[in-house]
Amino acid sequence: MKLVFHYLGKYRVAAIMAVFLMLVELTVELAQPLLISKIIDQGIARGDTSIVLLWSGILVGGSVIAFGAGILSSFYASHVSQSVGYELREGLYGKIQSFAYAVFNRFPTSSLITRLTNDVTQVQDTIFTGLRFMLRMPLVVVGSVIMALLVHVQLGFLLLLTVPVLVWFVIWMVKKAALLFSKVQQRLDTVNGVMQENLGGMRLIRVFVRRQTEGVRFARSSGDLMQTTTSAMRLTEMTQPFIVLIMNAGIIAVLAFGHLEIHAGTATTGIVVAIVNYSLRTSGALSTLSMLVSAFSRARASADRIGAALETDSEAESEHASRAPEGVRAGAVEFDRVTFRYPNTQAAALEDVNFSAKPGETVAILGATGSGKSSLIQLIVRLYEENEGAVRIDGRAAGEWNARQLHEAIGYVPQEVVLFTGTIRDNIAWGLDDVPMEKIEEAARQAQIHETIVGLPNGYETKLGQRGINLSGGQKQRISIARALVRRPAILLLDDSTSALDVRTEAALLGELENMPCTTFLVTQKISSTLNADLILLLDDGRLIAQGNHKQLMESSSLYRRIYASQFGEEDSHVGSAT
Ligand SMILES: Nc1ncnc2c1ncn2[C@@H]1O[C@H](COP(=O)(O)OP(=O)(O)OP(=O)(O)O)[C@@H](O)[C@H]1O
Repeated sequence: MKLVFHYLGKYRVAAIMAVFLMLVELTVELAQPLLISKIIDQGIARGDTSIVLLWSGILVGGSVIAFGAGILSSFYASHVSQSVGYELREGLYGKIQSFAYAVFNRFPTSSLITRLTNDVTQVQDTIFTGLRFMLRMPLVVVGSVIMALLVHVQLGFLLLLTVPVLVWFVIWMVKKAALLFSKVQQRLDTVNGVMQENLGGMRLIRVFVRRQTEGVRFARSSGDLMQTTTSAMRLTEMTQPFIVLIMNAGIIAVLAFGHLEIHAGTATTGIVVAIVNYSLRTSGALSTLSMLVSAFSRARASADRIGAALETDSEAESEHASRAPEGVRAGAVEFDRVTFRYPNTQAAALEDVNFSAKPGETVAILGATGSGKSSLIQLIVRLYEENEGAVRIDGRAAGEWNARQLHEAIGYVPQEVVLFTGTIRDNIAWGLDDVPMEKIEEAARQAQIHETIVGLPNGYETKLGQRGINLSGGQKQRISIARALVRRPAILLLDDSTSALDVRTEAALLGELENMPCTTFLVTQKISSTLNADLILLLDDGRLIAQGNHKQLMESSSLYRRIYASQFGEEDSHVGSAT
């Protein structure tokens, strides 16, 4: 909540205006029953038309003022709420962008989307209703009771008696509803998660004939959401009839006692009507208040969730981060007894890994699935940090480089290709300003995709769908490689990025890479891609069990020989010493 007030503070003038204008509206509202009682007692009862006209004129004038004040107050309140919503979304988005990569293990994407959309909207809407009604409703209750007591002490006292019962009930209900609504929010997260997985994996769902199963999974999570929401809504909807019931009992008491008072000559019809009017306003205000308070507790849960994301540490820049203007140049990479565990896991993904790659070398990383190949790459690009040992780049601990310099020097092609909505040209030049067309074409040529691109009707201006669905897997991989190459990186990291390429295209690409001055790390399952590498790292279950060039590994590693034999056939095992 502190957070919401912090953002609200920026719009305090508009917020104060909204509240002030609401108070004008409230004053007129509280005066209305009194004016009506005057019209009845001094005008209608005495047959005095001029009094009726006078008070009616005042009533109408007041209503017009209240109307104008109400509209202006809404205008200010919506300005404040929309602006705070906008700032919260911006702040949250910026924060998520700055998260250390490991944090994404803690916040699933679906939950971040719920925070950015639903939670922010919840807070935003509640700020609006808060400014318009939150202060107004308790004031209507207190003001009505005071006015009723002023109009007639004994009859006003009856109204005073009913209020604590109703307030107690509202508090009880709101507490219960708050619990239920926080469950609603969790269920919404689950629905969003299932939906996201389903939409992302639509093709797989069809091919694996999982439509029905996934449909059931979605229906289940959606049903859970419906049930929890229904329980919460039932509870809140019970409130209004209950308040009306108690208030009706109060009004009957007012009418019964009012009747006696009128007979005794200590009250008038107008007074009784005014008290009934104040009672109706009180019950109306209390039932609105109960809805507002439960909306508040929902918004509070949302604000807490937004706050939790906003308070998460951003990617820390090491204190020793380099201020050197030249940045990473040569591209030497050294792992010195590196051990790494993913957050919240016990087993090490990499254990005691030691190797050194000289500038310009090609390093092939080979190993079974789950052996730690991607983990090693992610340590170089600093998506994660090692737990023990040191990763050194150009002789300096990786944490000592400033993140921007490091990322400018690294071309990273992740295992899962990500293309953005936009043209092919935008996708290759992504993240760089004003890249000349020749450079884009050169990178595309090196990535073996230029010919394909110019063959498309719109060439480099071809628009890609949300995830580049109009290209083949291998074409997407090559565009993603061109994106890394156009940056002329000192270190190039290809995480299984040639898996969808045919042998000829892959060989041509590897040939291009050999001529480049960068240090290249190539994660691969194919031994054919390792033959010309300067250094091959053979990983097995997180351990670096062998390293050297092809010839050396053929001599020193039985696992390497076995992999070689399985891919090339036993009889060829003497072939291919390309070093
Ligand atoms: N985000 C993560 N959180 C926890 N554990 C992870 C995470 N990512 C990978 N792991 C685990 O770390 C180990 C190494 O995974 P890694 O992705 O580095 O293997 P890999 O050799 O690249 O596999 P593949 O060839 O299948 O991509 C595996 O046991 C994997 O389960």
